Amino acid sequence: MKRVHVAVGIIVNSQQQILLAKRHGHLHQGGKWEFPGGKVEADETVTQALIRELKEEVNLSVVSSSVFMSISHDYPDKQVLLDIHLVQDFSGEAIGVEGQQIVWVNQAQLKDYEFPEANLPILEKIYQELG
Ligand SMILES: Nc1nc2c([nH]c(=O)n2[C@H]2C[C@H](O)[C@@H](COP(=O)(O)OP(=O)(O)OP(=O)(O)O)O2)c(=O)[nH]1
Ligand SMILES: [Mg+2]
Repeated sequence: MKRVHVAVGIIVNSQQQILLAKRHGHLHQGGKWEFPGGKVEADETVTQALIRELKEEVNLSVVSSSVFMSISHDYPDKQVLLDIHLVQDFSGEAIGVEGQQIVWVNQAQLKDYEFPEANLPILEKIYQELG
């Protein structure tokens, strides 16, 4: 099985809230909350994919980002490589462009949301570093 390469953004606003989006029910890991992002295409860098996906999915224009962490995870039905960037420098107003629910949450509220299993190390690192 080919590993799917995904660019993911931990988007943090000036009030230190983090943007979450709900995956549509029919998708892989549907119904769970995610950090916005999507597949890196063949001719793209992770940063280019992140910029494109965040505009397409949540209407935000990334100005700069920094590497947060990478996670390789095997779901029973899919293998993913998540390249996660921290995005604190962006412009625009967040919108669920694809009709998905979005929410800005405080770090303390993250525990109330259900994430894909691959995201557990991300949440641990957020608690350590951004808390
Ligand atoms: N965006 C994102 N994807 C995640 C997270 N955690 C996690 O396991 N994934 C997985 C779910 C999917 O298998 C994959 C993302 O692929 P996707 O289908 O959303 O990709 P995409 O946005 O390019 O969508 P598409 O247009 O190709 O359908 O990564 C996360 O926090 N954010
Ligand atoms: Mg996506």
